[in-house]
Amino acid sequence: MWRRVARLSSLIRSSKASLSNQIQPANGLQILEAFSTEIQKSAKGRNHHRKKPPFITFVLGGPGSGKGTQCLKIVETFGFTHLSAGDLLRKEISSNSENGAMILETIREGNIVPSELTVKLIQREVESSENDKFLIDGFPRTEENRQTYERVVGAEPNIVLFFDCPEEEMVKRVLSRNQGRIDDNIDTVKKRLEVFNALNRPVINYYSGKGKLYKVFIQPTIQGSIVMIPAVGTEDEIFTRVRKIFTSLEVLSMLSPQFSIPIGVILFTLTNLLRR
Ligand SMILES: Nc1ncnc2c1ncn2[C@@H]1O[C@H](COP(=O)(O)OP(=O)(O)OP(=O)(O)O)[C@@H](O)[C@H]1O
Ligand SMILES: O=c1ccn([C@@H]2O[C@H](COP(=O)(O)O)[C@@H](O)[C@H]2O)c(=O)[nH]1
Ligand SMILES: [Mg+2]
Repeated sequence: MWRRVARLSSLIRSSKASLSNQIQPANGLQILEAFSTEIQKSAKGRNHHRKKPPFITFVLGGPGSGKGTQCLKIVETFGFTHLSAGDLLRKEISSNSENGAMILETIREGNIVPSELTVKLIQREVESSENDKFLIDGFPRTEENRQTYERVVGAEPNIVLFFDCPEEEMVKRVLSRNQGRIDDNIDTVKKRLEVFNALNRPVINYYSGKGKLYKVFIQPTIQGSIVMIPAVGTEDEIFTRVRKIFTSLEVLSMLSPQFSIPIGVILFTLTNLLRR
C-alpha cells in the first residue's frame, strides 16, 4: 500500500512538473493531489500490523436494553474496544459532516441510516485501531445492514450478544436516561421498538441459526411450584451473565489469538479426559 501511495505521489509530482510548462495548474491535477493526500492519510490510519482478522462481537438489543452500559463493563474487564454505531452517527452530526443533517433527521424519526455510511464509519474505526477485539454496539439493525457489512468487510462477526429485555422496562429506561438524546421521547421510542421488532429481530434469528448468538437474560428461579421470571436485573447481575460468556470464550482461547489452540485440539483433549 505504502509503495502504491509513494508511486502515485511521484507520478503526480512528475506530471505536475511537465504540465506546469504548458498550462496553469489544472483543476484535475489539484483534485489528484487532494486524492493522493487522502490516500496517504487513510493509509497512515490503517492497521498494517494486524495479521489476523480482529475478533468482532455484534451487540444487539432493543432501545434501552443496556447494550452501552454492559459494553463499558466488557471493555474494563476484557479489553475490548467499544464502537457504538449510534455514537459514531451522532459524532457525524456534531462534526457537521456532509451527511450530518440527513443522519439527524433519520435518528429523530427512529429510522435507519443507509448501510454504506454506517459500515464505512465502523470500518474506519476498526482499521485505525491497534486493538484486535471489538464490540460493535447497535449494529447491524437490519438484514440489509448485515449483508452490506459482510460484503464490504468480507467477514462475519465471531459472536453476537443479544440483550433480551422486556419492552416496558426498555421504555422506562429510555425515558429516564436524561442524556439529551433527540430520540429519547415517547413517539420516537415507539417507532424504534417497531423498527427493532420488524427489522432487527430477523438479524438476531439469522445469527441464532448460525450458532453465533449469546442471549443475555436473567435466569428464572423456581420457588415451590412457581417459576419466577424476573423482568430485569441490576447492571451487575446482568454483567455476571455477560462475564461468564466472555470468560468461557477466553478459556476456549478465542479471545487470545496469540495463544490460540485449535478448537479441534480442545475437543479432542476434553473427550479424552472425559473418557478416563
Ligand atoms: N440493568 C439495568 N437496570 C436499570 N437501568 C439500567 C440497566 N442497564 C442500563 N440501565 C440504564 O438504562 C438506560 C439505557 O441503557 P443503555 O444506554 O446502556 O441502553 P442501550 O441499549 O445502549 O440503548 P440505546 O439503544 O438507546 O442506545 C441508561 O440510563 C442506563 O443507565
Ligand atoms: O447501525 C445503526 C445504528 C443506529 N442508527 C440510528 O441511530 C439511532 C440511535 O442508535 P443507538 O444504538 O440507540 O444509539 C437509531 O435509532 C437509528 O436511528 C442507525 O441508523 N444505524
Ligand atoms: Mg446505546
